[in-house]
Order: sequence, then C-alpha cells, then structure tokens
Amino acid sequence: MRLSRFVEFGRKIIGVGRNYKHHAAEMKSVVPDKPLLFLKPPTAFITEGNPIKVPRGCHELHHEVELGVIIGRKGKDISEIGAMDYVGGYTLCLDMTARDLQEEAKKNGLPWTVAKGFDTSCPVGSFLPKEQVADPHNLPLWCNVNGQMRQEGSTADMVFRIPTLISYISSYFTLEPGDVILTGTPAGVGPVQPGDIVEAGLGSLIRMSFKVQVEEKSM
Ligand SMILES: O=C([O-])CC(=O)C(=O)O
Ligand SMILES: [Mg+2]
Repeated sequence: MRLSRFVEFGRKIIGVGRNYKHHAAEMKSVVPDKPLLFLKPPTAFITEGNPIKVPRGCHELHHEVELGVIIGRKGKDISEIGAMDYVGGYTLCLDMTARDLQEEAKKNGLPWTVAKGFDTSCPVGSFLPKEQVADPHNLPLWCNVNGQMRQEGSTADMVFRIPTLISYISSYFTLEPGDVILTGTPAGVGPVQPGDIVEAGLGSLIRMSFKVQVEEKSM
C-alpha cells in the first residue's frame, strides 16, 4: 500500500506525552509508568505551505518536535515482538500545544482535547518509507524559531520505544493504515507568536518550515 499521501487517509493521530525525561522535568511532571496517551482529530494535520493558526483564547502556543510513526497495517493487540511489522514509515511532526489551555485543564483535572487537537495542531513533513530509516531509535530531532535553536534531541532518549508504544496503544485502539503516533517531544519546548517561522528537522531526512498566524473567523 502506498502511504505517501498518508495525510489524506484522514486517520487517527495518537499522541504520547512525557516520553522524554527532560521534557517531563521541564513540565514539572514525572515520566509515567505506562504511556500517557491523547488524541488529535485528523483535521489537526497540515502540510508545508499552510500556516499554524493560534487557536482562539490561547496566549501561549508551544512547539513540540516529534518523530511520527505511520502505521501501515491494521492491527489490534499487537505484540511487542511483531510490532515493527505494523510500521509503514515515519514522518516529522510538530505537536503544537496550547500550553495555557492545557495548564488550565490539568489544574481542573479535565481533558487536553482543545489544547492538543485544535485545527492546524499537527504540522507534518514528508512520508519516509520505513526502508529509508535504518534505526528509528537513533534520529536527531531539532526545532528552531526564527532561526534560533530551541530543541535539539534524539529519538534514542525515548522512554517507551516504538514497539512498546504500538503494543500498548493497540490494546485499546485498533491501529489502521495512515494512523500516526506522535512519540513525544524532547526538552526545549517554548512559545511561538503570530509571524514566527517554526523550522524543524529529522536528521538529514526531513526539514520543514511553517509560519504562525492568528486564527481568523471563517464564514
Ligand atoms: O504536552 C505535553 O507536555 C505532553 C506531550 O505532548 C509530550 O511530552 O510530547
Ligand atoms: Mg507532545
């Protein structure tokens, strides 16, 4: 199956939170004892050429650069041993997060749905077939804003690695071709403003850039 236009499948986006210990620490959180999951709707996806829009009521929008794992086969209750067979490929993602709305939700014990899932909250890069990625657990990740480096990390530092994530996630959600798992962000997250340019990279494999804009009311 060709997944090169995976965005158009309109599948699930499953986010994993606090999967890098330095990011968990900068959020004054601890690494959870099992993967912390959230969902974004498919309307969160944008590709290069489209702007990131600051959602209404958000005054602190953060970038989070992450490796995206793209599912290539349908599966449920997948074992860790066989999990990599379900990977179709990889991409680079920005898990854009309305940090102020998330903090408010956390304080009140409420879900992160709006903070994580608003329109344009998941900018993605090109599709990399898995054959082009020798070791997904050894990829440099970086993100800069207006040319200033903000995040530099490596997928080597993930707490829960890809097979564990696929196995755990598929025990609750049937995984389908075109679903994307956001594997968590390394440290260095921070705010962006309208007019900023957010640039991110996955080693030498993907480089992408997005402009930040205010959300305008559609008719
Ligand atoms: O919002 C957060 O801090 C959780 C998250 O997505 C991550 O760790 O990548
Ligand atoms: Mg994240």
